[in-house]
Amino acid sequence: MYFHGTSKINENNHLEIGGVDTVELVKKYGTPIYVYDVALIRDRARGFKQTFDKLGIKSQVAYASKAFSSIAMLNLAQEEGLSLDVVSGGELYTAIAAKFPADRIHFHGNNKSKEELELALDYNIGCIVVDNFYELELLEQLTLERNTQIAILLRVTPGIEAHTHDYILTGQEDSKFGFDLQNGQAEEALRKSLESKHFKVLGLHCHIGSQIFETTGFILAANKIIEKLVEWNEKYSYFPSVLNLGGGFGIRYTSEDAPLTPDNYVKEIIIEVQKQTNSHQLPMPEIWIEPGRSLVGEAGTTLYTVGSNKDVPNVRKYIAVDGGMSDNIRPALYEAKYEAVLANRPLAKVEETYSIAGKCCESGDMLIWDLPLPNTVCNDILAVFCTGAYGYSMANNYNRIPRPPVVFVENGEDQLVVKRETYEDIIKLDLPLHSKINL
Ligand SMILES: Cc1ncc(COP(=O)(O)O)c(C=O)c1O
Ligand SMILES: N[C@@H](CCCC[NH3+])C(=O)O
Repeated sequence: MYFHGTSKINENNHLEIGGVDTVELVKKYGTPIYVYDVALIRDRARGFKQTFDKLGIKSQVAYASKAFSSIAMLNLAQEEGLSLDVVSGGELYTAIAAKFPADRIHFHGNNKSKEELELALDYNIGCIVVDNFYELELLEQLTLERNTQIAILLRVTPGIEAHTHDYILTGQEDSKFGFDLQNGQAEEALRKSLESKHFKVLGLHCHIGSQIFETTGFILAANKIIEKLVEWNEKYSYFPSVLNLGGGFGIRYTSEDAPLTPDNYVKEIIIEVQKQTNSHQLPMPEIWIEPGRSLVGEAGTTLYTVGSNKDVPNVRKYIAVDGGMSDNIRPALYEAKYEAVLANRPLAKVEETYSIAGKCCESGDMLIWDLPLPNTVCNDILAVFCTGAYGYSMANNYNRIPRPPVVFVENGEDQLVVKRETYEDIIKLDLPLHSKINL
C-alpha cells in the first residue's frame, strides 16, 4: 500500500489525510468528495522554487491552473509565491476573483478570443503566451486601439516526441499548438513581434507534453531552442530574457510510475541551459516552468461510497461507486490507472479482485479494472488516490450528476473550498419551452 504526502492509517484503523480522519470527512460532507492534502501541495511548490533559488537562477514557477482551478487553490498558489498559468477567460476570471497578482499571470491558449484578450489587457496581466499568427495580429490590433504595450512569450513547437499518451503530447511537429521552430514560422513570428512597438518580447515558451518521467525531452527541447536563439541573436541582435519550458513533470499514479522529485526534474534542465548559454557566451535567461499535475495530482484523493455489485461468474466482480466519469474522466479518456483502498478499513485482509464501476450510463465508465481489495460491501468507503489533477477540473454533469465538493485538509483541520453542486445548480441555466426570455 503506497501513501502520498501526509496520508496514513490512524489509530482508528481509518485512512487519515492531513491529520483528518477520512471516515469523519464522509460523515460531515457525504460522498463523493475530493480531499486535498495541502501540506503536500506546499511541499511540491517549495521543492520547485527552492531548487531555482539554491542555484541562484532567476525563475518563475507558474501553477498551471487547468490542473485544478478554484479560488482557494489560487490563494494557496499565491501564498506559496507561485505565478499562475491560465488558459481561458474562465481561468483568468477565477484568478481575478482570487485577487491573484496580475503581474504574475501568464495567459495561454491556441484560440484566445478577442474578449479573452481584452480581459487580459484590462487586468494588465504579466504576459500573454502568443500561440499563432492570428493571435499575434489580433493582439497587435487590440494594443494599438488601447495605445498600450503588453509583454509576450512566443509559444514554439520544438519537434520533440515525449514519451507519454498521444492525446497529451504537445511538443511534436504535428501539433495544434505553437509556432513551428524548424520550418521558419517561429522566426517569422519573432520578426513580426520585434517590429511591433506594442509588444515587449520576453522570450520563448515550449511545452512538450504531460506525465513525462525523464528530463531528456526537456533538455532536447531547450537545446533546439537555444540553437535557434544563437542564430537569431546574430541576425536580429535579440536574445530573450525568459525561457519558459512548460510543465509536464510526471507523478506516481500506480506502482508502474517512477517520477523524479521536483528538484531532480529541474536541476538537470537548468544546468544544461547554463552550459549551452555559457558555451555561446550568451546571458542566462530567466527560466520559467508551469507544473500543474506535479503540484496537485498526488495531493488529491476522491472518497466514494460503495453501492451495488455484480458478479459475472468466472469472469469478473464489479462494484459500483456513487461517482465515476463525471468526477474522473481520465480512465475513460486516457485509460489512466489508479490505486485505491477502503478508507474505513484499509488494513482488512485483501481477498478479492474487483473492477470499480462508476454510476454513469456508459459501459466505459470504469474507474479501475482488477483492483485487489478486502471483501467489499455496500457502504464501504473507497479512497481513490492521486485524483488532484484534471479530476475536478475535467468533471462534468453527464447524466445530470452534480459535481462533488472539494475539501482542503491540513494540520488536523478540514475546510470546504468548493461546495457540492445541487440539483438546483444543475437546472439553473435551463429555460422552459416557449419562455420567450431573450439574452
Ligand atoms: C502549456 C502548458 N503548460 C503547462 C501544462 C501543465 O502540464 P502538467 O499538468 O502536466 O504539469 C500544460 C498541460 O499539459 C500545458 O499545456
Ligand atoms: N488533461 C490531461 C492532460 C492535458 C494537460 C493539458 N495540456 C490529463 O488529465 O492528464
